[in-house]
Amino acid sequence: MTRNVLVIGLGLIGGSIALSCQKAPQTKIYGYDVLDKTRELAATLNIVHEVVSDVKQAASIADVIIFGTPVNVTLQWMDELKNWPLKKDVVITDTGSTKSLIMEKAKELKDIGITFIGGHPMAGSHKSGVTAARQYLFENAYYMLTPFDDEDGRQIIKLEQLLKFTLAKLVKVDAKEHDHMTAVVSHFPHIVAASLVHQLNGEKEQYPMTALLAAGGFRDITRIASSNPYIWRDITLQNRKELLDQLDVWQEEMNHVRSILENNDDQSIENYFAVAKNVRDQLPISTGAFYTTYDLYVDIPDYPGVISEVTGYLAEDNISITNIRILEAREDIFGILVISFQTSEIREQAVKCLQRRTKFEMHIA
Ligand SMILES: NC(=O)c1ccc[n+]([C@@H]2O[C@H](COP(=O)([O-])OP(=O)(O)OC[C@H]3O[C@@H](n4cnc5c(N)ncnc54)[C@H](O)[C@@H]3O)[C@@H](O)[C@H]2O)c1
Ligand SMILES: O=C(O)C(=O)CC1(C(=O)O)C=CC(O)C=C1
Repeated sequence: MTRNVLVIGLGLIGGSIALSCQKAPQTKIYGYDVLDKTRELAATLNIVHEVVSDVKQAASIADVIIFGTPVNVTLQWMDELKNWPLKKDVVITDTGSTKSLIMEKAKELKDIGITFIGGHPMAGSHKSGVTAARQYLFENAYYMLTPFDDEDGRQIIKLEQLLKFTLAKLVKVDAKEHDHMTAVVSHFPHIVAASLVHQLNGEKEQYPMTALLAAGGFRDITRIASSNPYIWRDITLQNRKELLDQLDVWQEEMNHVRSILENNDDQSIENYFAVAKNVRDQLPISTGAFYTTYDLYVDIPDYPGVISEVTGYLAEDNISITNIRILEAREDIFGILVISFQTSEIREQAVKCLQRRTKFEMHIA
C-alpha cells in the first residue's frame, strides 16, 4: 500500500526532508508552498513527486504531514487544519526550531483526536529556499522528536519509519528542555553573530577599512548572521523567555571578561581562553554531510560542451570544485550552472578565471 506524505513549506528544510523521504519505498511525496515560484522550482528540481496547489485536498489523503514552514506560520496552519477532513490516523509533524508553543498548540489538536509529534532536525544552513535543499542535509545529525508522554507508540513508530530516511539520529526530548538547550547552542549564538555584524557596521563611518580586514575568524563566527531574518524573527519571538535568560548569563560572562581585562590579569585571561579551547576541542559536534559551500551561479548558453568548457578552465587554473549542478536547462534559454567551492577565496579565483576566459554572466546568491 502506498504511503502518502505531504510536505507544507518547500524551503531549505521542507525541501531537504522531501528529497530524503523520496528514498522511502512505496511512498508518494506531495508538496505545497505558498509561493508560486517555489512550487515551480520544486517541480523542476524534483523536490517532491507531485507539487499541489490545493493543500487541503492533498492533506485529506495524507498519512503523514510535515511542516517545513517558519514556526509562527506553522502555528497558523495548526489552527486551520482543525477543520480539515483528515485521515483518522494521520501523523502530523513539524521541523521548527522551537517546540514549547508548537506543542501547546498540539494539545488542541490532541483534544480533537489529531496526532501531532513535534520534530526538529539539528542541521541546516544560513541559506534558505528550495534551491538550497539537499537530500543528505540531515545525515548523522540529531533529529529531535517531542511526542506527548502518553502518545500512541504506533504513531511514533510510523513517523520514525519515515524519518529514518533522512539518515539522522532520532531522539525523543521534552519540548521545554528542547527550547532551553537550543537557546544555548543555536538561538543565542545567532543573536551574538548578528550583534558582531552590527558592531562591525558601526565602524563604517570612522574606520571603513575595518570591513576589508574581516578574515577567517570573523567570517566563521558570523556565517549564521546571513540566515533568513523572517525565520529567525519567529524563532526568537517563540523562545523569548529562554533567550532573555541567556542574555543574563552572557552579560554576567562579559562582566567577568571586563574585570579580568581591567585588572590586567594575564593568568586569568590565559585561563579564560584555555578553558574555552579545552571544552570546544572536546565537543562532540555532530557531523552532518552538509558543510558550508560557496556557490557561484553561471549563466551558460545552450550549446554542447559548455559545461566541460567551464570546468576545463577551472581545472587549468587548478581550482577545485566541491559540487556542480544545473539549475535550469530548458531549450532556448540560458541554463544556470551552480558551482560550489569550499571557501569564498576559491570562489573569487573562479570568478576571475571565468571572467578572463568567457563572457558568461555570473552572480553569487
Ligand atoms: N534554517 C535552518 O538552519 C533550520 C534548521 C532546522 C530547522 N529549521 C526550521 O525549519 C523551518 C523552515 O525553515 P527553512 O530554513 O527551511 O526556511 P526557508 O525560508 O528555506 O523555507 C520556508 C518555506 O516556507 C514557505 N512558506 C512560508 N509561509 C508559508 C505558508 N503560509 N504556507 C506554506 N508555505 C509557506 C516559504 O515560501 C519557504 O519556501 C523553520 O520552522 C525553521 O525554524 C531551520
Ligand atoms: O548551520 C547553520 O547555519 C544553522 O544555523 C543550523 C542550525 C543551528 O545549528 O543553529 C539553525 C537552526 C536550527 O534549528 C538547527 C540548526
